[in-house]
Amino acid sequence: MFTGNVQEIGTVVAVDEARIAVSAPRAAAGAPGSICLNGVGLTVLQTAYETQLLEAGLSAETRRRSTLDQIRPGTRVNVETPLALGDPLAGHLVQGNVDAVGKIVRIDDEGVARRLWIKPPERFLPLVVAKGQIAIDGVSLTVAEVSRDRFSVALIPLTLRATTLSELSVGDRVNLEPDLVVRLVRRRVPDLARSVTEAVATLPWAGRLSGGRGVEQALAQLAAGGAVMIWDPDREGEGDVVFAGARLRPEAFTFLLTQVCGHPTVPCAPEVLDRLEIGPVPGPGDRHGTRPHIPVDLASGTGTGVSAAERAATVRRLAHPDARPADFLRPGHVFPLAARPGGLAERAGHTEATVAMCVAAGLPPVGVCCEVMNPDGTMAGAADLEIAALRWGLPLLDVADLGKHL
Ligand SMILES: O=C(CO)[C@H](O)[C@H](O)COP(=O)(O)O
Repeated sequence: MFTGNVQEIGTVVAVDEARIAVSAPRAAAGAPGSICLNGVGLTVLQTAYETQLLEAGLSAETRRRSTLDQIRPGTRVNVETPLALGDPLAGHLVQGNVDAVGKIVRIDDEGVARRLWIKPPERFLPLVVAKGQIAIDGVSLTVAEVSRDRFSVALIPLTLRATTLSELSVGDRVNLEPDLVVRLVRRRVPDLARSVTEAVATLPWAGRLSGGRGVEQALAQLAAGGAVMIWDPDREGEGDVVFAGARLRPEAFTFLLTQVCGHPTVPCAPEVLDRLEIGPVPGPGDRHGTRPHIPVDLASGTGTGVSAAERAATVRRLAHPDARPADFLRPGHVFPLAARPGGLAERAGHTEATVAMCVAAGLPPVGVCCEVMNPDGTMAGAADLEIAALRWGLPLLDVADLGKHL
């Protein structure tokens, strides 16, 4: 038994069908027993204090079920010797049995920390619990977030320094072992997670939707003046609440400002902005290629243009086919964004998703999108979005699904 507390980083010096030799001074100073290399528990055949080498047995089964199938001399590995009774459980109970190999699909630098997004095989995902434990390449970590097909873990500087996880790149494979308790509970009550998922899926309009049917439901919601949540896991890692501009009510704008809490903007088809003579904001633009245009207010308004009623009226006018350039004051308080002419096929942004959904719902190509922000000021991740979608009664779709079905 191990605990996912890496004691040293070893280097593979030789490997063949049946054995692996690793240079690991600390572990090689001990007696033969067992060893955990990158999360794989192996039997130690011999240790040599003088050469600082340890040799462990390797079976075809182990190689097939873990990343040890591609291990080469020179590969650096996380090394942990087994726990003895009374040792501190510095991480969690790790058996050294790899359940699945996952793939790194995204890495976010978060100041001194780093977030890894890992896509495991589908069968493994029910064993991953947000705020539960997981061993990744033998390192005990807390699961930060779980979404439909992936999960994330946050690596603090100490973990980055003491393990090989700092060396991972997008596309690399990692050994995964779920928390022992979760594994046992899920085996005894196999239908618990499934029944919750199935119950949520029976709600016709709220929570995660997918496929052509999901997109249809979202469009119906939009056409009726309701909102849809769009999750963009791969680009911004943020989710936006979207309304159709032509159907926007003042209460909807109040909801965006007081509940959704991000920065409400107004995605428009480029020809709308050309027709209304609303030009781009000068400058190189933001780091995601969003195209902000000069903010506007309704010229016929009487207030500052900031109230929810005034901003909603400005958006509805932007969406009106009879609107003219003189209908708007520049600069104002409503922020138009230009969608790419090629739509989602050209750029999978919330801007293009909003415009594409408005058009598919049979409405003018102008909408509102606003990022979902948590009450503590951080941006909502996948797990936060799923909860918010259920609480607010909104469909939640991936931008990739829209790209496929619109
Ligand atoms: O308003 C924004 C930035 O200012 C938002 O990020 C909004 O989601 C639209 O941007 P994108 O098309 O890049 O997703």
